[in-house]
Amino acid sequence: MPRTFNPEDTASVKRSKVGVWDLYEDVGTKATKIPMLANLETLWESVDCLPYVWRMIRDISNIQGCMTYLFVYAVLEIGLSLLPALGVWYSGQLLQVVETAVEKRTVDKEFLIRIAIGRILTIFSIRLFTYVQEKVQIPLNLRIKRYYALRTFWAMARLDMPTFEDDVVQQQLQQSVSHSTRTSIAWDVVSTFLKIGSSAMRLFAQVAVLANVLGEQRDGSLLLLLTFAHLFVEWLSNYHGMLQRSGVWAATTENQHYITSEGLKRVVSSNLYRKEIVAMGLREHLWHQFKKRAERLGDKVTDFWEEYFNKRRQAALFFQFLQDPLGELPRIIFCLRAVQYPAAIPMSLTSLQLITSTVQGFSSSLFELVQKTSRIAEKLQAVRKLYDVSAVPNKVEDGHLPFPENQNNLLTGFEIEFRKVSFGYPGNEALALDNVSFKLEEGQLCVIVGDNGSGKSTILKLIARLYDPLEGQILINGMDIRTLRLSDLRKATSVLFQDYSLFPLTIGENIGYGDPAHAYDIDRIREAAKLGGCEEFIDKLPDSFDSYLERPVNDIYSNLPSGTSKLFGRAVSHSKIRKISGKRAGRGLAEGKNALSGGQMQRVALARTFMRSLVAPEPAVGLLLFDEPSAALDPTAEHELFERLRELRGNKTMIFSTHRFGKLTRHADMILFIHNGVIQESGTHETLLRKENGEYARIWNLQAQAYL
Ligand SMILES: Nc1ncnc2c1ncn2[C@@H]1O[C@H](COP(=O)(O)OP(=O)(O)OP(=O)(O)O)[C@@H](O)[C@H]1O
Repeated sequence: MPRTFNPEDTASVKRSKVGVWDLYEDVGTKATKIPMLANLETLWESVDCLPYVWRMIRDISNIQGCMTYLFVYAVLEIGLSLLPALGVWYSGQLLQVVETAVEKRTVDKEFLIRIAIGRILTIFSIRLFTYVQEKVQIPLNLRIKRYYALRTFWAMARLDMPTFEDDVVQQQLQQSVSHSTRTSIAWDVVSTFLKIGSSAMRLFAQVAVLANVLGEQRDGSLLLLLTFAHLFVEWLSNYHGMLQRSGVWAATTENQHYITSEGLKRVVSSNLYRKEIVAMGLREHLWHQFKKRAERLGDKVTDFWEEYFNKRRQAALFFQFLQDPLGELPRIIFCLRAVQYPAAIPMSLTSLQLITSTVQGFSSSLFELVQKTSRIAEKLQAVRKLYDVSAVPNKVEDGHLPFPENQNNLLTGFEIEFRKVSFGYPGNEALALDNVSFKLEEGQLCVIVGDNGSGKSTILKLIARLYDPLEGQILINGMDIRTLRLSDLRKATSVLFQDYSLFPLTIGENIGYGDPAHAYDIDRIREAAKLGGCEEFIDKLPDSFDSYLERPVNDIYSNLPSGTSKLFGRAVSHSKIRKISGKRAGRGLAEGKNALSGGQMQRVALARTFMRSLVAPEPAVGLLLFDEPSAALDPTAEHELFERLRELRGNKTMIFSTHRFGKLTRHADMILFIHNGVIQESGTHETLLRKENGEYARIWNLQAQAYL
């Protein structure tokens, strides 16, 4: 049984304050604070990630050309880890030459030249290896990145609604995507492991050679020890692991002043709220509110990590007290020894020189090693997440029966039946549909009416099988919807959601994606646009069907301080660059600045559904679902739309959800009147109007009166 973190359990969870935050730490899972040991603990926990690493290595080696590149990269890394030690060995040899020269007053010139050449070659080789390694790394990184980008794309694309909306899955998705666009998690892990191996090897080889060379020297060991002590303190002052919070913990805040001030900050900084700020005359009010909150918060730390960084800075300063004197010690000892043994000065001088130059060099290797090792567990977990995310099972399980069994059904429409269906959205305890039953015959036109939040859209979402009912059964042509092959069901259905979204792609693609098999067939796209009533205004756009609603890629401008309008006397403006790229951008939909009006966007969305349902020459769709398709349309457009739909639908089954009575309900074979997730009345317009005390009749009369 995995241990659950329960902040209310005061026996195992410690509560403390960090600024405005309440921190809850699970005492039982707290790792030791001893440096490295804590890492070992988490490393041990991550051992079960190793099969994933093995799988990753296999996958990478299967990418075309990667095996060779990886081999070359690894060989160079090994070379780079050993060459510095060779450098130390040559330095040691030089030291011996100096020693002999001091003692015997002779120099073996040939030996000296050989050593000098060796030393130079070593330095040159290090540069050369690094250069080649960088070259090899470029294609290697690119190929690995591409492979995993494809994998992750599919891992995300394949998820259904309830799975994608799940918080745990969302978190998994975020963690499986590299935060850097320049590298991938996989390459990061592989290169980290290689670097850890090579750093360890480099340090080991250097220390071994250094100890060997200095072993014979007077005070060599002492100098070595002191220099390492200096290094150790330097490492401590930079080691952040000790201060990090280990184990399981979580922080939350109830500080109303902080929460409101964060909300206010968002209000003034985002485009979304500017209309209201200006029209409601809110700026002074917002300013006073923000000021008041800031005063109430006073000196309280609001950034959770600030406390950690403060502590880190203090610890670093403390160790620096020790670090500086220790750094001087070898030189002081050398001076004292020089007084004691004047004859040995040159020798000790070279030892000192050798130690300081070498130790400085590998101090960075040591840091790299410690830093990288402390992140092994994290890297192992990252690989696991990378692979786990492609294995997340969809909550809406696929069926196995082909659909429709008889292709003629695409012409005659489907029969739809709800049998005692209840449904609640994940995370929402209230039922959106409660014991709903109804039956639609093949080819009928059904209109669902009801007030806001009554469950109209939910019925359509269940028919499209975005979610499965909690209880009851949905039958299509007499077959349980769960048994039907999902891809077939979706091909045979066309849906327009009330909260539809247009993709950040061109308008042509937005319409074309309604029928993936003909997504780039411009004749069909035009035909669909004509039916949706958007062809005319699209043609007036600068790039017609190639216009972007929202351009997914931004241009990159020269890195000048903002506001630079002149440079070396020449005017600077970037405004022409976009025209060069051809496709003109609309303004960002996401920022609430619509290049198209709400009605125009709805027409594009309608065209997208028509692409699939009405434009295809051969019947492909037997069921059309429309959720408030005319909400943003003007009365003429709405009238035309309904007329066109009635004319073109043939005998397909069609279901609408709407607030507006009359326009469609008069033609409906079946009206479902729904309230609070329960179907209260059903029948045709005439039968419902005749019903005594009927709610449908009451609202119909209310709406009719408005026009009298
Ligand atoms: N994604 C969701 N997560 C949680 N609850 C939801 C979600 N979508 C809808 N609900 C809830 O389900 C209920 C029914 O919503 P539904 O969208 O079906 O209503 P509707 O009749 O289409 O309303 P409207 O006319 O306003 O579009 C509402 O109470 C709503 O709060």
